[in-house]
Amino acid sequence: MEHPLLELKQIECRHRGVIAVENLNLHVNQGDLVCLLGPSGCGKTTVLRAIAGFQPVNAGEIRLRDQRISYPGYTLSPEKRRIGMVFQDYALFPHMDVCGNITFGLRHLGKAECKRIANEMLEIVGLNGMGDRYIHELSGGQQQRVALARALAPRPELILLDEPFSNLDIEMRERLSNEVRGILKQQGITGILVTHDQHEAFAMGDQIGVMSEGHILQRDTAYNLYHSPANRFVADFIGQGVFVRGTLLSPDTVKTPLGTISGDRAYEWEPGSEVELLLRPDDIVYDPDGPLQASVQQRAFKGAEILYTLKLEDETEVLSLFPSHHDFAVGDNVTVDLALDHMVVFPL
Ligand SMILES: Nc1ncnc2c1ncn2[C@@H]1O[C@H](COP(=O)(O)OP(=O)(O)OP(=O)(O)O)[C@@H](O)[C@H]1O
Repeated sequence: MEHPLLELKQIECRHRGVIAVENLNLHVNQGDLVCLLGPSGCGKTTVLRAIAGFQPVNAGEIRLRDQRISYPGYTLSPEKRRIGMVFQDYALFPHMDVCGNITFGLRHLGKAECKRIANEMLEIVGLNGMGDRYIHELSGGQQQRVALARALAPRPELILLDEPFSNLDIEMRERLSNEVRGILKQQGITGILVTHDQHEAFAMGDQIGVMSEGHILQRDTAYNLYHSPANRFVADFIGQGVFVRGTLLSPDTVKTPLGTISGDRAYEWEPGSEVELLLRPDDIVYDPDGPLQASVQQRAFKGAEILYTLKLEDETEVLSLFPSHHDFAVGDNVTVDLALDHMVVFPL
């Protein structure tokens, strides 16, 4: 089996005695991009700071390659870890030009070598010819590229990105996260990204660890987190959807107000158990001959699609994505059908 580049084994971190991260395991293989995604305060930054060496661990250990870099009572200093960091606020020096910023940590290599490395990094991040600009002469997206170039310049084994795009507008955020993913993949650099924005996590991560209250609840691909959430928190946090109540008739069949639904999974609870069924907006489709009558309660235009909140005849509210040319107003009656790929059910 491949040996992970980075391994966190049952780490615990405290701030002033209060536990922020508990019993957390994470392994990251060479070349992987892993995202930690979770609501504010769940401990994402604390994990990243522990990996970087700014935060000690109170229990467990962190290994980078075969070296133990953190364990209780020992924290290898950040500059000895060969780990690069990119922060939300860029943390660039305003009194230095772009080249100076990129090679700040490499000045011992001499002027000519610094210039060569800076030019190489500028090429990688797509800022050719901007080496002598000052930071205030760059856009937010360009500044974040400089921050990335600075983190890449010492050729780290691992790069940590803490909400790196959150100061940028949505369009730029999406573009840059795709670009940064491309750069890291092309350079074969392993990365860990922390974010509370699932779209950023979806765009960047090969795998995403969903965190809550100091724990990783599920680590999986974006597809599996959306379609096979392991628990109610992940189901709620990832994507949109509603839960409707139902009764389990057999391991793969649930009776709901929308009808009796059979799926591709077996659940082990007793027949007759009360359950909740997850319905994503893409599970309910527009169908002029569909069996379910609904009235439009709300609509949100998304461009190619419209997200409708629909009330079914029995008062159950569901969300549904219609292609944009099916344009209905609040109060209109529509007919829909179920198109469930995966039946996701939780106990009540
Ligand atoms: N220096 C500190 N002193 C005391 N408590 C702290 C400190 N830093 C973080 N905490 C607490 O630890 C918990 C985890 O914080 P952390 O910053 O890791 O969360 P986060 O998921 O990164 O949140 P955000 O997305 O808001 O940055 C929070 O309850 C926070 O209040």
